Amino acid sequence: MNVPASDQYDFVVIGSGPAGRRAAVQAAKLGRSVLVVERDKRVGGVCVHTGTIPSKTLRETVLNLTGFRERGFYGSAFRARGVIGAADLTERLGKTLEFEVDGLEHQFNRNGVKILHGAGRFVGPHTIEVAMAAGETRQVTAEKVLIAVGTQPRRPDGVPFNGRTVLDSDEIINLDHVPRSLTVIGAGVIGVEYATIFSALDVKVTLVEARDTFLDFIDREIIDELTHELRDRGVALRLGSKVDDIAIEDERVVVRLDGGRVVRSEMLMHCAGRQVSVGGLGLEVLGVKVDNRGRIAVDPDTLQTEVSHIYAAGDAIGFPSLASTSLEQGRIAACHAFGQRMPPAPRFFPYGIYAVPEISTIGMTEEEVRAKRIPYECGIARLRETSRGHIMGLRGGMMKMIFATDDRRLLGVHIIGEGATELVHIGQAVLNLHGTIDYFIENTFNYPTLAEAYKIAALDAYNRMV
Ligand SMILES: Cc1cc2nc3c(=O)[nH]c(=O)nc-3n(C[C@H](O)[C@H](O)[C@H](O)COP(=O)(O)OP(=O)(O)OC[C@H]3O[C@@H](n4cnc5c(N)ncnc54)[C@H](O)[C@@H]3O)c2cc1C
Ligand SMILES: NC(=O)c1ccc[n+]([C@@H]2O[C@H](COP(=O)([O-])OP(=O)(O)OC[C@H]3O[C@@H](n4cnc5c(N)ncnc54)[C@H](O)[C@@H]3O)[C@@H](O)[C@H]2O)c1
Repeated sequence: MNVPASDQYDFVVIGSGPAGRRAAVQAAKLGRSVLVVERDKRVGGVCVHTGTIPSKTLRETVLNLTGFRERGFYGSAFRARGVIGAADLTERLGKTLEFEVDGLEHQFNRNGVKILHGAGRFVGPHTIEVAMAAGETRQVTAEKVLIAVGTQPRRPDGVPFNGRTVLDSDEIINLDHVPRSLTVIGAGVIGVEYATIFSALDVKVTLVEARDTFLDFIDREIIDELTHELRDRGVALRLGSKVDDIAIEDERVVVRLDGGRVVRSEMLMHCAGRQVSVGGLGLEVLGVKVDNRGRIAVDPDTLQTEVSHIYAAGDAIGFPSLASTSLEQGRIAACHAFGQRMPPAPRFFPYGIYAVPEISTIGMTEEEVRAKRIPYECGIARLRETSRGHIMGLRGGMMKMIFATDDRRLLGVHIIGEGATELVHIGQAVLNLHGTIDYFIENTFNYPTLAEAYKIAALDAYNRMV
């Protein structure tokens, strides 16, 4: 088929999530003609419509409407609003999503990035067929292609999903009522975030995890704090519990765990992993290989697949599967595709887990430092020890810093509590600029701030190092 000149592009990006968006705009800034193919009616991807933004908006809404942040001061019975319904939770979400989509469409327009709504599929190494609404198809060609198709929830057979009481993490954001009790299957980042958000809403939550531990990439001392706080709030943690069966009996969801325990609740959210949306992409015609979860293998420096003009980025390539890193990967891919040299990515990037309380971390955990046999010392600060924390009525929250004792380098910063995802960036700057404990000892910090915890934790470590 002859493709008209108007459908021939320098760069076609499949998927408009963080990876696709950043790549498209970057290529357009380099003067290239760019088309974004998006199968959804709206641009933005999982990040905007079902993942990052909705979950973070829900969290903020819950914390505001419940007055959760004030409970440290006024007691655990404090409520900002007596009754909170599903409509209260979704109202803010609608406004946030509209704002995000508008902003993104505007950014594409400003940069001359074209958008075509439909599912993309390779029909040749440089040709993509887009299946649009009403059965119409269109073929476009590209010198370079980026696959940024992201993931979707894994929905195992045997789980009686019904969109009402047994939901996946895409469906939970469109609740028609707030349940009195919720079982969350899978204590990954998604499970922990939603379990703790619903618990802050006074929903009785049971969190079930097949393994004996959870969030293994986080420093264990931080997880111990989280576990303690969750138990204190009445969240039932069922670790080391494999699910034998999930059934709906008398309008209740009944989960039978191996070992004989039974968990009953009004609602269940299943979030035990995600699957890359590679189905129907036609990768087999190109020879691009994927693993059992659909993850595409790429060169980590250039993000090229085995077929050198085809790139992949974001959740489609697996770890770390974050919106933040997907954005950067999109830019790296576009720059490489069009000959723009990029410095190597910094070694460390932060993780933000928007649980209640939030967790953020950068660098090595104490477990990793020990495994590498690096001589080290730790410093701890409790957020309530800072004047700001005291004013805010914080009861929980801590910062842990790890330093190498031989060259005084900062090795890792691990924070749990209010503001953790913002605070971590100070540690990130020092870590990636190869700074030492002296930065924290010598510099003056605003007072009163939570950032003062850096000073306190560094002094704590320093006193033991001297
Ligand atoms: C509940 C949840 C909470 C999260 N919270 C955070 C967080 O707080 N911080 C963080 O950094 N990350 C978070 N993430 C992860 C983050 O959302 C993802 O890492 C990020 O969205 C991945 O971006 P992406 O560009 O790879 O693709 P996605 O955002 O997944 O977008 C892919 C797009 O490709 C489209 N597509 C798929 N196949 C085709 C096709 N054949 N043709 C055309 N279009 C196609 C899809 O419709 C979709 O719009 C969260 C994820 C979830 C699920
Ligand atoms: N704040 C953030 O950055 C953020 C937030 C949410 C999601 N994400 C990203 O989304 C991705 C997906 O997250 P996720 O939590 O769905 O997946 P995950 O794969 O990280 O975690 C799934 C968890 O479910 C457990 N599990 C699997 N099968 C089970 C079963 N039958 N019974 C009980 N437990 C079971 C696994 O052991 C694991 O702990 C992650 O890679 C994460 O990076 C990031």
